[in-house]
Amino acid sequence: MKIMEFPGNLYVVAAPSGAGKSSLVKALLELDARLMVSVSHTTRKPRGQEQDGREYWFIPEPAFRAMIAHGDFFEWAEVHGNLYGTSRAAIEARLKAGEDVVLEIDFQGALQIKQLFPMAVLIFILPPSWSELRQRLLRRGEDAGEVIEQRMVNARHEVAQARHFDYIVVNALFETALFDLKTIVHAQRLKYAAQRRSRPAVFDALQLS
Ligand SMILES: Nc1nc2c(ncn2[C@@H]2O[C@H](COP(=O)(O)OP(=O)(O)O)[C@@H](O)[C@H]2O)c(=O)[nH]1
Ligand SMILES: Nc1ncnc2c1ncn2[C@@H]1O[C@H](COP(=O)(O)OP(=O)(O)O)[C@@H](O)[C@H]1O
Repeated sequence: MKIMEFPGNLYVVAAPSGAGKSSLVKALLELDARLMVSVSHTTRKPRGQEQDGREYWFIPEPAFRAMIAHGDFFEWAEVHGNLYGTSRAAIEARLKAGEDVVLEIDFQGALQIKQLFPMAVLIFILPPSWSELRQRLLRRGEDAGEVIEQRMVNARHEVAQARHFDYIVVNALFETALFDLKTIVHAQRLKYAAQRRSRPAVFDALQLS
């Protein structure tokens, strides 16, 4: 089966660090039992509450490089000085089984995925302002001061890529942004259902070809 023919939908969510991507995707998953998030591999060290296999698969750089050499990744990128990648194993089987998958990855990975899988829906989350982005990074309290400053510098470059995405969601009020995300996921499901073999049961009931 070619990747274009996978019956599951693929959603890719990117954002500058601190914009609220992880919080929004977590809330979206709680509302939508058909969505699964893909667990990426990274060479970054785990933060306080993070667990191996839950937020990420935390692996040393030589192991990550070996996976690249074996062609194990759909995409990978260096972000804020660490390596991150989406393994084929993490998403291929699910998409083939008709499950919808969300990737929480950076813009470089998102653009690689769009090349491989043009039906992927690319969503970029923007913070309402630079000062609010800094506040959120500070409030989260997980990163050292110089790490936050590096992320603020990188954020300028990252948001410039938003124009290559299919949708932009501004995360000012959390509930509004969550509603926007839900709407995008729902609308894309309805759109793709009409284009694919995995069509809603009503198509058969109405004998639509
Ligand atoms: N290309 C790519 N980027 C990823 C992947 N997993 C995570 N990222 C991105 O790496 C960046 C840093 O993530 P993380 O260290 O968790 O920090 P956070 O964004 O501040 O929570 C974010 O932009 C993530 O979306 C992946 O598998 N591939
Ligand atoms: N709409 C919002 N208003 C205020 N704070 C928010 C909002 N969305 C997320 N946050 C907070 O901002 C911080 C960064 O969010 P997080 O989801 O970790 O971002 P990301 O995954 O994009 O790095 C967290 O402390 C989170 O609770």
